[in-house]
Amino acid sequence: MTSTATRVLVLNSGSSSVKYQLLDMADGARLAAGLVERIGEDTSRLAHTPLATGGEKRERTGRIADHDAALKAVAEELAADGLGLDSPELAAIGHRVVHGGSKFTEPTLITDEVVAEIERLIPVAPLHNPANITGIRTARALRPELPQVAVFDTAFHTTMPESAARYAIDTETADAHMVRRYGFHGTSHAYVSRKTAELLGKAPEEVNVIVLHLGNGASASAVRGGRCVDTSMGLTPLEGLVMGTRSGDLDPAVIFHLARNAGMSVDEIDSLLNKKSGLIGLCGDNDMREIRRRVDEGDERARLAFDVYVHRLKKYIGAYYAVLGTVDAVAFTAGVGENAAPVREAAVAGLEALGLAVDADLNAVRSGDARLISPASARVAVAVVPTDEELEIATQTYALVSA
Ligand SMILES: Nc1ncnc2c1ncn2[C@@H]1O[C@H](COP(=O)(O)OP(=O)(O)O)[C@@H](O)[C@H]1O
Ligand SMILES: CC(=O)OP(=O)(O)O
Ligand SMILES: [Mg+2]
Repeated sequence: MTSTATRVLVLNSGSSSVKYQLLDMADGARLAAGLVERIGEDTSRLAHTPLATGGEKRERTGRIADHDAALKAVAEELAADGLGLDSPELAAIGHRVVHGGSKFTEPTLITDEVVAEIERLIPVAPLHNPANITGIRTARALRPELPQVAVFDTAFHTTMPESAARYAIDTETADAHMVRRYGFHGTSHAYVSRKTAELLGKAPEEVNVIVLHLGNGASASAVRGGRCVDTSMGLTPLEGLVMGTRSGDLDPAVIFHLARNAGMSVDEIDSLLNKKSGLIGLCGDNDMREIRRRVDEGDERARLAFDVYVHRLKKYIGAYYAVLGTVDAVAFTAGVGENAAPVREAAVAGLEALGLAVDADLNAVRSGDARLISPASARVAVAVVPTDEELEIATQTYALVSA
């Protein structure tokens, strides 16, 4: 690698979308960012923002058949700005990989063996890993000699003790089928817990933090001295908090009941719990903005959806408080956590005995900066800490290839 190669392209390939950012790690500048959505449909859309040139956002609409075509379109958009994948300034490509199982505890340079291992994990991540693998294959085909790095959602959680990671089921069955808690959104939990320590003026080793990542997918984690000790997502990103379209926790017997008595197949139940549950299942909307608008108009179903969402969140705050023993901060992050003041207020309401409170004026502030929203007198800090998974992936990727 030459000393001029300081740029990292970050690819986050989802089941029907690809999000990307090009960053220059010499100064942290964001040179380009974009999104391809509805891949495989007739209404695919690519939106590309050439941040380096300050140019207008460009859009392409119309069918983009698959992830391979999507990445090629992204490469063309970057090339049009003089930032193509053939640029000598590109140091590496960093890929978000959702499931790294127990094997991948750190960012990993991608080889054929690594791709095979990520493929082996498809049974425990059927919605996510196939898209990640396609992203990796296409990017490697476009720039075969360029270092490419996999950054795993699960990696930050591999420090969990066995008591938190084990499900209480037959050990042989669990081990034979890789059944255990892995946890996801790890780059966000790592980044946000570190930034929260910074906000408190402390080193990560000195603080215990509960991180609440509330996006479309949502997860909580308990972080002791910079290391994850528990997290709410499990074998897959279905467990834990109520999400936009996912149920989160429920009695596993709900599945047997629906299979035996509602005549539903396993695939139908999978789709019900992952795509038609959570907020959308409860009230028909998964966007918290729309739900709050309906609540303010007196809509009962939206109110109940909001209350179920907040109740679950509060239970996890209490649970992780108990797991940690002492808590220095509770940090809200991702789309809902960063923007929905009513969610933050309701989640912490009534927890004064735990030293938790939100100051109404501070909570109402809208800002892109990390900030405290608890009163100065509070024993436990409550914070809003914007996440930046792309920056974290780029940082970890660059650290590996420039070492
Ligand atoms: N101003 C806002 N008020 C309330 N919720 C918001 C606001 N802006 C975004 N959100 C919520 O954030 C969610 C998306 O979060 P995000 O972290 O971008 O998700 P993901 O990366 O998982 O797709 C949206 O579904 C929406 O409910
Ligand atoms: C793992 C996961 O839930 O990811 P996302 O929030 O991007 O759906
Ligand atoms: Mg996100």
